[in-house]
This record gives sequence, structure tokens and C-alpha cells, in this order.
Amino acid sequence: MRIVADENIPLLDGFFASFGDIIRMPGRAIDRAAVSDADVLLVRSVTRVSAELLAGTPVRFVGTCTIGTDHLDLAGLAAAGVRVASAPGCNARGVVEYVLSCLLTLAERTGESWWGKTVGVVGVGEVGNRLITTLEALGVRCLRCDPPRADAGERGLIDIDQLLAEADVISCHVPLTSEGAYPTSHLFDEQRLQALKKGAWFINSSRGPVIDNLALARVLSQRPDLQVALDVWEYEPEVSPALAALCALATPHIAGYSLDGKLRGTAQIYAALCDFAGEPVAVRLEALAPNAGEATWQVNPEVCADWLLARALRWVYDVRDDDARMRHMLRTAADESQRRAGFDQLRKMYPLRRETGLLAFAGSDVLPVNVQNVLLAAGFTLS
Ligand SMILES: NC(=O)C1=CN([C@@H]2O[C@H](COP(=O)(O)OP(=O)(O)OC[C@H]3O[C@@H](n4cnc5c(N)ncnc54)[C@H](O)[C@@H]3O)[C@@H](O)[C@H]2O)C=CC1
Ligand SMILES: O=C(O)C(=O)[C@H](O)COP(=O)(O)O
Repeated sequence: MRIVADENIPLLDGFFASFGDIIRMPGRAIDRAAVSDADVLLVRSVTRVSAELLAGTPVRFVGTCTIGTDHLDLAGLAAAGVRVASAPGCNARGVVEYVLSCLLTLAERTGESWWGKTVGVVGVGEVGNRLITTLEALGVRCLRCDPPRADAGERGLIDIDQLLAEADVISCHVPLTSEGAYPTSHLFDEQRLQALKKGAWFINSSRGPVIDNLALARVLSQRPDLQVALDVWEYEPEVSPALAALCALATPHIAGYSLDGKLRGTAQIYAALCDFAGEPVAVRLEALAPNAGEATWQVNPEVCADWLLARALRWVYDVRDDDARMRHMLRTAADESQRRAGFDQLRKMYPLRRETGLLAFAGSDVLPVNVQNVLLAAGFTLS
């Protein structure tokens, strides 16, 4: 088998070497010539894969080591008889930790507490659901909007316009779609953006075109009361420096970039390829990448719950670092071409980031039960 793969997929050799030769390429450079004699194509979100790209090639399996599938022409590939696999949920926990870090930072910047706010989650799938579970366990009130689930009979969901009227914070977790009954492209148009409550916080870590970016820039220039955190951009890898300057937080599509999330993505696609090829799943992620020494933290029993939680979450992930790196890149890039390259470079050279589950609190039994419960609710382990 000949495998063409995005060079940014970790553990390619560990998982796929037994299937044959692996040709690594930058994801954006994968074109018809690159796949002309490939059997398998492994991508991440930056490679657009259509039936036309693969027509006349031997490729019969496409795996994307990502949650999102908007870069794949699913209908065209199915019609062409190409098996497609994605990695649902692989980096959902990383996105939850990104949103938590945004909440902490926006609270610090505005001097407001996020615990008492009502959070409206748009798109209640893998990410949205985990975010709500975490926030509700921390005592935060959440509203849910997910019309496909509402129409399938799920309860407790509200209309988007009701959510915008009631939520102090909106966090968006929908797939990018432009067809079908529930399109999300420009779901947040100028009218909906203007409908955000006074002083609302709005976090988008789904896909850029879910928000009309030109409309967002207009609205933000009229409404300095809004605090917007964008991880995803309508014209990625191009980012409008003017829009970024209007945002409270601006990051280069890294919300889900924990190492753990990326490794799970590779492992899920390996399992899908084994299934396609009729091979047993012989390689286990735990064997290739054991949790190299869980970090432990000796806690001080004197601290209060929200202080300890803020310290612990920041120890795991601090969105301010990604925001600072992105703004530095935008300041120093001379033109659009350098900004595009800079965006990709920030993602390629992303620092090691692990998830909360790896941070165990040593001696946590001395903490008051309410503090222990807050740490557990946020996803930490107590030892
Ligand atoms: N920034 C990043 O690093 C990452 C971004 N993502 C993005 O987040 C998206 C969501 O991820 P998951 O929660 O895992 O996907 P999912 O497929 O599990 O959940 C998406 C939910 O959105 C709902 N939905 C669809 N259309 C809707 C509409 N018009 N209005 C409201 N809800 C709607 C669906 O019914 C579903 O429940 C992915 O498709 C991907 O684009 C995912 C991982 C990392
Ligand atoms: O999983 C998804 O969906 C994402 O958005 C990924 O975090 C995107 O990462 P890349 O595939 O662009 O590296």
C-alpha cells in the first residue's frame, strides 16, 4: 500500500508503517500529482479532498485525523466509492479547556466573575455536550441550542434567537455546513451579532465561516461592550489584522491542539483503516505513547476553590500565550503571504500541551470537599 499523509499527523510510522510506504507532505500541497499512485490518503483539516482530486487514482480510503469534515466532499467521495473516516470527539476535551481558559481570561480582563454567568452553547455534540457537563458540574447555568437534535426529539433545547437574548456568554460548536436543513455558514450574520446582549462574551472555536467576519468587524467597531474570542477565521490561513485587533482573544485554530487530542485522532483513523483493510487492530495508542509521568501538584489547603481552579487550569493551558504568539505574528508579518505562512507555522510548531486528566493533585485529601469537587468537576484527578 502507498500512503500519502499530511506531515503534521503525529505517530504516522508507529501506526501505519505496517501498511506500506508513507509519503509525508505539507497538507496544503497535496494535489492530484501527489495522490496519483496512492492507495490511502491521510489528511488533517487543511487539505480539501473531492472526488475530482482522486479521480483516476487508486485512492480508496481517505482518513481525516480531525473532528470536522467540512474539507471533505463526503457525498462526492461516497458516490465515487471511496471510504471516508474521521475522528469524532478526538480533540473535544482540548476545545473544552480552550473555552475554560477564555472564560478565565475574559473574567480577569473585565473584572467580572464567569461563575455567575449564563452560558449559551450552540451545537450540543461532542464538544458542546462536554463543555456543558463541565460547566454545569461547576455550577454554571447553561442554555442549549441544537435544532437538528431538537427536531429529532431531544428535550431542553432552545431556539438560537432566544439563546442570544438570554445568554451572557455564547460558545459555538457547530459543524460548518452550507446545505441541508440546518446550514451554519454565516449562522451569525450582522443581525444575530447585533442581537448579542450588552457586554456579552462570544467564543467561536468551531469554523470561521460560521460567523460573517466582515459583519463581525462592523459590529465590533460599533460595540466595544462585546468581548469576542476567535480561534477560527473565515478566510484561514489569512487572518484580518483589523478583525484580530477588535477581538479580545485571537488564536490560530488551535483550540483542540492538545497532544492527547492529536494522538487520539491518529489512533482513530488507524483503527478505521484496519477495519477497511480487514486487518486486526494491532497497535495501541497506550503502547506507543504512554502517559509519560503524570504531573502532580502539591496543594496548599488554605486556598479557595476559584483561585486554585484558575491556577490549575492555567497550568494546563493558558490561551493568553496563543493570543500573544498570534498577535506577534500579525504585527511582524509584512503582507498577506507572510501572515498566511505565519498562521500555518504557529500551528506546525505548536508547543506541547496536555489535558487536565494528566494533572493529579497530591495531598488533595486535605482540601475541603467543595474544593475537591470543583477540581473533579473541571476534569482533574485527585491522588
Ligand atoms: N478549533 C478547533 O481546534 C476545533 C474545531 N472543531 C469544530 O467544532 C465542530 C463541532 O465539533 P463536535 O462537537 O465534535 O461535533 P458534533 O458533530 O459532535 O456536534 C455538532 C453539533 O452541532 C449541531 N448542529 C448542526 N447544525 C446546527 C445548527 N444550524 N445550529 C445549532 N446546532 C447545529 C449538531 O446537531 C451536533 O449536535 C466540528 O465540526 C469542527 O468544525 C472541532 C475540534 C477542534
Ligand atoms: O478536529 C478538528 O475539527 C479541528 O479543527 C482540528 O483541531 C484542526 O486541526 P488541523 O487538522 O488543522 O491540524
